[in-house]
Amino acid sequence: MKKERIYLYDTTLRDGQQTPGIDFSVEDKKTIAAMLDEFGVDYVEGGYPGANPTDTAFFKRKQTSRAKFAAFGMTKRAGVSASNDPGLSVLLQAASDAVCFVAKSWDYHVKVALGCTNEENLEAITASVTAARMAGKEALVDCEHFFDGYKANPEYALACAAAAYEAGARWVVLCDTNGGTQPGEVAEIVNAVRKTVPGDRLGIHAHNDTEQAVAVSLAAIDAGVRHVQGTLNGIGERCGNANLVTLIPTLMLKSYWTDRFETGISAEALARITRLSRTFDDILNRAPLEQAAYAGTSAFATKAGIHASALIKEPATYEHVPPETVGNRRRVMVSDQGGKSNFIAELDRRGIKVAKDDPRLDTLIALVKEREAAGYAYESADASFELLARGVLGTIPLFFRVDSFRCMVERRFDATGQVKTVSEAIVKIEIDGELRMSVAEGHGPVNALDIALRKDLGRYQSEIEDLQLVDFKVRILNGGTEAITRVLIESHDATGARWRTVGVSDNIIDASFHALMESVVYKLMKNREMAGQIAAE
Ligand SMILES: CC(=O)SCCNC(=O)CCNC(=O)[C@H](O)C(C)(C)COP(=O)(O)OP(=O)(O)OC[C@H]1O[C@@H](n2cnc3c(N)ncnc32)[C@H](O)[C@@H]1OP(=O)(O)O
Ligand SMILES: CC(=O)C(=O)O
Repeated sequence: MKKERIYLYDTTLRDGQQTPGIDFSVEDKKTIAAMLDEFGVDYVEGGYPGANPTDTAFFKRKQTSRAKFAAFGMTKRAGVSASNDPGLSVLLQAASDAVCFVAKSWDYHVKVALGCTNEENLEAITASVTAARMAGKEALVDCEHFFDGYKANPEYALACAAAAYEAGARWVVLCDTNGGTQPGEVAEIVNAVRKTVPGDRLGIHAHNDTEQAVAVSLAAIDAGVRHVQGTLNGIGERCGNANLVTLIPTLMLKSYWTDRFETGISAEALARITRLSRTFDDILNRAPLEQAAYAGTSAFATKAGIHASALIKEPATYEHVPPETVGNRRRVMVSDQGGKSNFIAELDRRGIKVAKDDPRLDTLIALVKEREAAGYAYESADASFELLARGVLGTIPLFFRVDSFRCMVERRFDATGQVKTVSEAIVKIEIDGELRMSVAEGHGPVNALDIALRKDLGRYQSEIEDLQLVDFKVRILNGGTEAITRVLIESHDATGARWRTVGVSDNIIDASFHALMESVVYKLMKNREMAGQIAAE
């Protein structure tokens, strides 16, 4: 059976730009457009030329070589001809292959938002599409509020879609603008619209206000549309748009879809989608969502011992698709939910071999469970887990011994009477039988301790010059000032490797010092190629 093609339209740079807190520069837009083009989507919508200087500058030249580059804007205003509408003329002059018009298709909006007659709106759709085609552009029409409009006045919503189609729009895109339409309703309405506009000219643009934008998009495809709009990581107005990072793997890996459809994305590109998703979050300067479908770090992770045991025998037992198909990886984690299988898998990944009947394995598991009950979280602190494991297995050298540390925070008044809070720390360590004492000031007590600890490590000093702390998280585990504190530290070095250590104590300084010290020890192990799998960025 010949498969039907689904066309992918990315609106990250337009609807995504409408996300609260997201504001792309021209350079960001260039980078993202190039990433999408290389990935293989059919259309990249770059923004709204004429609406702001960034988008106008971005549309000075075409930004894609493979994908069609689309400019977005509204249909001409009522009461002026297409040739006299300044907004439309900027759109048509933009360096794009296609123009996507947003058109009203709900009579309520025509009356309230546009303040014109239903007929004037239909004329605006026809005239705008005609003008775009005469300018040599492919025309698309995003029928705003189509589903709400259809429910209120089906004849008028259909008349808008028909006006776009009859004027020659390549795609008539049905939009769930307010994001509340249910997948079943969408399927029913798409089936009705197909009597007027054929499915191979219909598209879907869904918002995520009930967390169903992907489900709505798939329901529309099932009912006959062949064009789908969405964004990277689901960004977009309010709760976002259909997430292409979920939608594309679903369309490409699930036989329910692959038996009937194909996209323009290659299997090799699909295997880069996790990287695409995470690189995009880097550009947005935000942490990737761990539980994101397909691309999240938890998407193929298991803590549960029963799952790990079966997963190691045969991955398909607990995975809906192989992680490699989307460029992600399986993670069998160690925690208080794990059994021997989790631990053997994690130790093996770190190059540490231990037999299932080795009594030291039981000791390690018991220690991890006991420590997790006390507040440690080894699944988030890979380096601390490895140090603990090597300690139990007796394969860790004693690089240095901390004799003592002291830390002081003092509020003083300077000569001008200004109040100033200073932090000082003293750390005493023993290396090769020799005691060394370092004193440091810092922005706060942990910073002072960190500087003092790393000030004089004797013969190891040059080895830790490139060690940097990149993240420091404090979590209070059971409330109140007498609470237990968990400190998680992320470190990296010049090789790009990152590792995480944990400290737990009823004293925040003590917990921090423990995590700092383990970070240094891990770095020394890593320099000797003793440390196992470390995430290289
Ligand atoms: C569903 C969506 O996501 S649609 C995309 C929404 N995105 C954006 O709005 C972002 C970019 N927008 C902008 O920068 C500005 O709104 C501009 C430059 C487009 C227009 O700015 P202004 O001319 O100052 O108008 P303003 O934003 O106040 O109001 C929008 C106008 O467009 C009109 N309009 C809205 N949709 C349409 C349409 N489909 N066809 C014709 N006119 C429309 C409205 O009636 C309103 O007209 P009015 O000023 O006569 O009341
Ligand atoms: C066009 C668009 O973004 C919408 O209707 O939601």
